[in-house]
Amino acid sequence: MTELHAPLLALDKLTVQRGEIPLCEGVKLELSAGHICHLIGANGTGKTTLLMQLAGLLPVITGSIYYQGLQTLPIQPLYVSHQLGIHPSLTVAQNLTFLLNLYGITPNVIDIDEALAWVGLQGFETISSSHLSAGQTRRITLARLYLLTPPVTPLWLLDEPFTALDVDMVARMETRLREFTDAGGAIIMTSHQPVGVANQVLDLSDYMV
Ligand SMILES: Nc1ncnc2c1ncn2[C@@H]1O[C@H](COP(=O)(O)OP(=O)(O)OP(=O)(O)O)[C@@H](O)[C@H]1O
Repeated sequence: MTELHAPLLALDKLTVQRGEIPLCEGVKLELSAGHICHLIGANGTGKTTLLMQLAGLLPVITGSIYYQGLQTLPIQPLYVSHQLGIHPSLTVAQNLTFLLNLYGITPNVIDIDEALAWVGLQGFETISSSHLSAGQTRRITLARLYLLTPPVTPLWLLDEPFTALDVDMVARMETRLREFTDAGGAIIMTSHQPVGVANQVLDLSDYMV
């Protein structure tokens, strides 16, 4: 059972830590449905480390993470790493299908076509992913955002999602982020550029050890 009125995500005196090394201490945050939190801080502060802790990929040593009021994971957060996770030997459509399968979605051809068109990759479905530019490769990882909704994954953890994207694609992404949070989702994301749609900021520099 989740706590009905609890924020989607809450951090209480969390230590951001990689291995033996604490990077930030006492981190606090409450992120409710409808909010986009811009996670900021200088290079090496621990932004990626925090997102990995939130995704369950690195352990929490001190402090607590609550998801809908619970310290277990009642929801499946989406984690989009800045290390892309695209398999070069698969086609564009196969990579996108794999990324959606991880969230229990089996996309049909129309879903794949629409999602790839949204990121400007129409016509690339059967191309080997090894033949794409850095920005095009990133677009495959972002195409899944077109098909993921709050009932599937209410919390998006996005690590530098705008890197290598052109201005038009950043604008399209920002629209999609707002649609997702308007539908009841919440997002915490890093970016070294301003994020116009963010309505909350967490500055890890305030908590550095
Ligand atoms: N794979 C790793 N193994 C050990 N230490 C690491 C590893 N990756 C990063 N670190 C260290 O952890 C610290 C925090 O790194 P992290 O990537 O979380 O910072 P960041 O705030 O996301 O930085 P950036 O803005 O450069 O992306 C850094 O001091 C870095 O040296």
